[in-house]
This record gives sequence, C-alpha cells and structure tokens, in this order.
Amino acid sequence: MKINVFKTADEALENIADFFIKCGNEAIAKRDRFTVALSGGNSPKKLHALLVSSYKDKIDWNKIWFFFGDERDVPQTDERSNYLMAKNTLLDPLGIDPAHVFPVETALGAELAAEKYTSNLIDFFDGENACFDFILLGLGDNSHTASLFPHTSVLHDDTATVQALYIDEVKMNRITFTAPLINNAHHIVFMVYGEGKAEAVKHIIEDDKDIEEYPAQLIVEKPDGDLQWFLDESAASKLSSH
Ligand SMILES: O=C(O)[C@H](O)[C@@H](O)[C@H](O)[C@H](O)COP(=O)(O)O
Repeated sequence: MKINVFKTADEALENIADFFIKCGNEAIAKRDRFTVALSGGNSPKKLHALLVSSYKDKIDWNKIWFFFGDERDVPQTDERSNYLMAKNTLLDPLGIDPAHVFPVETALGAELAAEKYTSNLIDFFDGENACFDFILLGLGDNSHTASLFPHTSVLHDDTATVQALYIDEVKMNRITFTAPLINNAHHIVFMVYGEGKAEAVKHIIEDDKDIEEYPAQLIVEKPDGDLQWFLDESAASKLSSH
C-alpha cells in the first residue's frame, strides 16, 4: 500500500488524474478497455472538473467503461444521486456514450437494483469476481467508504457482489460494492483531502484492525493489486508517519 501526501488538495487531485490516465492507457494497451468504478459524494467533483478541463486529449475516453462503487436509493434525477453528479460533472462534459455508463437502476428498488447490478457485472466481466481496472474511493469522516458504513451487515459479506441495505446513519437505502469486490481491482485509489478526514485517515491506516468502527480497513491490497492513498497534508495531519 502506498501513501502519497501532497501539500494541497489540488496537488493531490492532479496526481490522481495523472495516475488515472497512466492506468487507463496501460489497460487500453493491454485489453483495449479501461473499467472504472467512480465514487460518490463531493470529493470527486473537483477531480472530475480537472479531468474535463485538462485531460480531454490524454486518453481515448471512448475506451473507458464507467460503473459506480455505490449509489443512494434515489431517482437518477435526484441531486443526491452519485450517477447524476458524475453525469453532470464528468460524463456529459466529456461526451461519454451512455452505452459505456452503468448507472444503478434505482427505479427497480434497492434490492432488485443491487441484484441487477451484480448480474450486469457477471455479464460484463464474463463471470463472477469482476476485476475492475480502477476503483476510486472517498472516505467518510466516520471511516466509511463506498457505502460500507460502521456496524452494518454488509461488512461481513465475503461475496464479490453488489448489495443493498438500509443505513440508519443516513436514513436511506444504499447500494454498494462489497469489500471483496473492491479488493479484486487492479488499482484502488483513496482520494481524501481536508482536515475533517484526518481522524478517519489515522484510524484506517494506523489504528488496530476494527472493521466495525473503521470499515475502510476492509480495503486491502491484493498481491497482484495496487492500493494507493492520495492525501493532502490536512487529511494526513494525524498520521504519525507524516
Ligand atoms: O455515496 C457516497 O457518499 C460516497 O460514495 C461515499 O463513500 C463518499 O466517498 C464519502 O461519504 C465521502 O464523501 P465526501 O467526498 O462528500 O466527503
């Protein structure tokens, strides 16, 4: 696992964008496609804007396939939708073909949408244990990632699937990749910046294993995988090693 700390959030985002493009061009050279699972929340918006403004000609965007590591159980037109956020800030501005985008079909209801997403992955990746090229993750200040929230049943799910569950902390159903599905990826990137995340970053990286309290500790580097943190100094400020 590699921990990259940058002076500012902008510097961290620039390095994530460079790494994204590097991984993408390598995947396209090898397999003629780049499969990506996007993160939700607010942090990705700045990264999306950077990719749109400065990376348009650095990769063949037509060779990228976009998925979502988690989704809120809301309509795709709802401002809380991770799909809508990505559509508005990244996919539409880059003119991504909708056939290359796999939104969670929340109109089916959370449970069915999760089942459908799991079967979509089996179809797309020709079998179970989908292996994404690149999974982007944020980190909640309560140490959740994707929608793997503290003290929830999904933390103990050892299947590489997509699950739906009610999250009391946010008073809504969420649809999420399980930790094993995330851990199958070639490249996993935590994108974390800001003082508010410093405590969670320390818990995940330095504290004893306690996945109930710190679910993002479930995300681990496989022998043939690559797990990297891209942090600004604020988010890394409570790490003893920085
Ligand atoms: O659906 C979501 O909200 C995200 O997938 C979630 O895991 C997010 O990454 C963290 O909550 C951090 O969110 P911010 O980037 O908004 O702090």
